Amino acid sequence: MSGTFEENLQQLKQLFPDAKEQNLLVALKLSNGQIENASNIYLEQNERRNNKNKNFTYLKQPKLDSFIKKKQSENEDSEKIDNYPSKKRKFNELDKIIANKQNNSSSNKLSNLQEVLKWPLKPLMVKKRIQTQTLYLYRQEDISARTPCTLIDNVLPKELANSLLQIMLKESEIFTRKQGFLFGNLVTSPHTSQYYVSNEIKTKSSNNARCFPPEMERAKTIIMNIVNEQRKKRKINEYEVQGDWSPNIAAANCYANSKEAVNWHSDRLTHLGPFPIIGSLSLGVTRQFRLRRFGIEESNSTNLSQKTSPSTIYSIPLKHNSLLIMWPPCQELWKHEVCPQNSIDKHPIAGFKRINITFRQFRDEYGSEMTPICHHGELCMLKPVFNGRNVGRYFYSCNAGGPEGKCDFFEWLNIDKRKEEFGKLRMLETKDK
Ligand SMILES: O=C(O)CCC(=O)C(=O)O
Ligand SMILES: [Fe+2]
Repeated sequence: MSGTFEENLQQLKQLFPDAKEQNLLVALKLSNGQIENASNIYLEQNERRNNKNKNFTYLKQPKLDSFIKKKQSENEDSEKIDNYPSKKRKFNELDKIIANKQNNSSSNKLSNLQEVLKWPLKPLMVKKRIQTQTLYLYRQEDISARTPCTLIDNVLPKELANSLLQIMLKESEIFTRKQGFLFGNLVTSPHTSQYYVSNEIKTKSSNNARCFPPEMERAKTIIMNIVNEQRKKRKINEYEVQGDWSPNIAAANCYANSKEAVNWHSDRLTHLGPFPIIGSLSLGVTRQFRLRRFGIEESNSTNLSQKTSPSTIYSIPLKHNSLLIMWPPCQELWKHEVCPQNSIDKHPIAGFKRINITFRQFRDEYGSEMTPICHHGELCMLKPVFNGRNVGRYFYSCNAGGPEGKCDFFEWLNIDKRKEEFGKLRMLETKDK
């Protein structure tokens, strides 16, 4: 894993030679000494420092991925104008990181930013430079028009929102940080979280899930009714939940201060199945929720590069007692994050904390008994195909990577066959009773 704090600081300094040491120090502290996260935080904060005077819409200096790509294109320029060897070696390694990311995304042996400093030799060319812009969306109609989301303010009765916030602040004392592998490093989530299950599925759930407190149950019913009412006006895909959407699990997150965050991701589909609906309730401090399109809609798209380019980031301020409904295909074609911020307004009950509760429907058809197991005995993850000719399909692969860090398990999801198999299993179970 990574070196000491001091070593990591030195590496960051080499990576950002023009940065003020104080800024790098802060970024490293906020990321608990993780270089990868510290680089992201530094870039994010630097961008904000640079954009201090610009409002609403501005061209964004993108985060880590784009930073690497920018370095790449600078490299191409620099090759024309100067041949300064150390600079070149550094850029070549940045190329390697991009290539590793593209070729080897399932392996946990990916390069990491520390390897930037080891100066390997082989150059690889990546041509395209993607510029991103951030568009702040405040009005509900703009959010619905530009993103696969609906925002509803003041969704719960005021007293219920406040008492649920108070209960969750108390609950958050036992929330934990998730850990996982990123670029071969063990990373810890920059916020705390906890899973909850409604009473009806408590028996099927894992031991560490907690039951919905009564206020969460009340909030769930209100949110469920709103979503189902809205859903009547929408086209329902044949593979999403049929009939009413009925959330039975919730992931609760706590962001203790302005720097706690969640990085770009889409929510796991393994137990939700294709085209999930996610109802995301915000309580406490207002934070920016950002969305970015990654995938393309149809497999026969003519201009892939243009459609896949994640060029616009939509930023939505999520206020206390607001509901953001993420409609399909938000988890298939988009990613979202809650970014660290320089300043936030204190909330009268929560102080600088934000609580988020995402209500989801666990579908029995996608329960553990229906989920393939990889060659190493791990439960596989269900993932959508983002682009290429198989866009719109889903597959299972191993997330853990197996004992050697490599597992090549792969299985397409056949949704119709799954329905059939699940129907048969249910019939057998009722016969046995
Ligand atoms: O805090 C939020 O608004 C988003 C949380 C989230 O994306 C998640 O729990 O998957
Ligand atoms: Fe999420």
